[in-house]
Amino acid sequence: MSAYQLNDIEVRYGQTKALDISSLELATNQSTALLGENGAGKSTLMHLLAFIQKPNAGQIHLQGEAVKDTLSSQQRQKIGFVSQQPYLLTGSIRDNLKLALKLQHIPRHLHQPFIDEALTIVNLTDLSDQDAATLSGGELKRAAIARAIVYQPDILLLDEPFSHLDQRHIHQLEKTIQLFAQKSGKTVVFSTHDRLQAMAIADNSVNLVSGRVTSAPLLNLYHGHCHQQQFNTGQIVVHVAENKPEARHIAIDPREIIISDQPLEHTSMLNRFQGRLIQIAEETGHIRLLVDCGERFHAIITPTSLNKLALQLGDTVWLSFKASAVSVF
Ligand SMILES: Nc1ncnc2c1ncn2[C@@H]1O[C@H](COP(=O)(O)OP(=O)(O)OP(=O)(O)O)[C@@H](O)[C@H]1O
Repeated sequence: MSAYQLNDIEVRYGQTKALDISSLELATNQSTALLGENGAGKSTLMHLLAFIQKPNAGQIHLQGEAVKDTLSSQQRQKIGFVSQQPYLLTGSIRDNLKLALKLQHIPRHLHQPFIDEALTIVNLTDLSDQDAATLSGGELKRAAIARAIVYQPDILLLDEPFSHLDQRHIHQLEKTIQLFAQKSGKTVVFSTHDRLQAMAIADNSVNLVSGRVTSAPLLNLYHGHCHQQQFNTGQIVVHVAENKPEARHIAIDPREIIISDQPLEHTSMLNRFQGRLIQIAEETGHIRLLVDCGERFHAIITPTSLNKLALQLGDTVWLSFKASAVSVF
């Protein structure tokens, strides 16, 4: 059974369509990362999953059951949600956790062990009696996570949970997410801008672009207009294989981009740009290059290719890719 099944979802704010999702399934026992640029719709989707916002159209099934208007208290107990900018009520962290347990109708004898467990997970046992109003940004975030997990929900929703955390607590939360999702019947959904972090800890990811779910990679994502198989980003013109006048985005898989130190001769690749190499980074056994050609392109090459090309930061390089390597949507 899936944790969520969304169908024909639309969310509008005035004239703006913030979400337009025909179908999305989030499986149980998985951690899913929601990825997307600022304004892509991640928080809006999180709010739908937490049932604190209703879509303008569409249907959401929670653990196989269609949710109509409001959640039953049993269903509410299944979900723990931490918003992007959480707030705690006046009183200590412990008071906040107690209140969450009361609101979720958790039997009183379980309060103490549940609170102790949640505080240990987020490493806040020593601060449990501190007034919530005096917590630092990172402590507040961790306290809010404790409040979401204290009643042991099946589903944990975390909107940008890593912001404000230092390296030690980022690492700790990454572990918490992984351990939570491994427990029987549990599900985690978290949003992040960090694609590498998502790849490292999540079982899968949902890529959002302007409110729509896409399978296109979120690297090399550009916005603009398409006219006669040419996509104009305002900075460069990219040849595409499809004529889609309504399309507003393109994305190019970084592995489809050929890097050379001279313009490639005798190639059928329609897209060729000259640029300056501005970043060289190692990524899971490969090398990721960032090249500024008016738009910034990421390209992935092997360490052997990097050595052969003897590339250095600041070098002028050529990028070539086929029109068919461009996803247009
Ligand atoms: N209450 C609102 N009224 C009007 N527009 C809104 C409202 N909430 C969100 N939006 C718009 O909807 C779109 C999606 O916003 P959302 O907050 O879901 O994006 P996001 O992916 O979470 O962004 P970020 O990474 O910046 O947090 C944006 O264009 C945003 O400006």
